[in-house]
Amino acid sequence: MENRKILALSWDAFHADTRALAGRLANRGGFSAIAAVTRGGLFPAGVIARELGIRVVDTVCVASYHEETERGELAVLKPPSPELTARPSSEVLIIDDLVDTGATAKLLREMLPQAYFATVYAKPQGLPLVDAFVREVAQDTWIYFPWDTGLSFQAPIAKAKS
Ligand SMILES: O=P(O)(O)OC[C@H]1O[C@H](OP(=O)(O)OP(=O)(O)O)[C@H](O)[C@@H]1O
Ligand code: HPA
Ligand SMILES: [Mg+2]
Repeated sequence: MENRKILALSWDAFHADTRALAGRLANRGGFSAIAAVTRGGLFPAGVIARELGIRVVDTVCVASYHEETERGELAVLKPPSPELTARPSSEVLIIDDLVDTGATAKLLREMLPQAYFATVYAKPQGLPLVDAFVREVAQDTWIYFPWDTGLSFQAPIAKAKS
């Protein structure tokens, strides 16, 4: 954790990356509904729904309980709705912001085994669990998403080092 690098994303960068993902998903085609994985997946899901002209957007609500030093159990607070599970699974697109260890993706795969799983960002450990992503990020890098951050003063690098 000590040497963890940081990737801080602006709204513009996130929007451009999400649009690039939407372009790939448009090439595949055939999706009629989205399952957004809360909460991070809500942000790219809105952009992708807009780009692909999809109006059926469901949520799968997942919470992970953070211990002091590491992440704890994952809990499903709301499973996919019947309107979603009634569809042919090849038409269902699961969207999350990121796959990291793959724990969340594995849980989603168990719930919707045949659905297409896409994330905007992917770290190597979780990468085999997704069908599509746009940007690979190193495992030792922590991504700061724009909805979790704000503008703040940054000390000059030389001063921060002293
Ligand atoms: O591959 P993993 O190791 O499971 O990590 C990826 C998950 O972690 C984050 O969600 P988080 O549980 O932090 O909650 P949030 O979406 O509500 O921010 C992110 O949005 C992914 O869903
Ligand atoms: O790199 C990350 N950034 C934000 N949330 C996360 N949840 C797992 N990995 C990450
Ligand atoms: Mg999440």
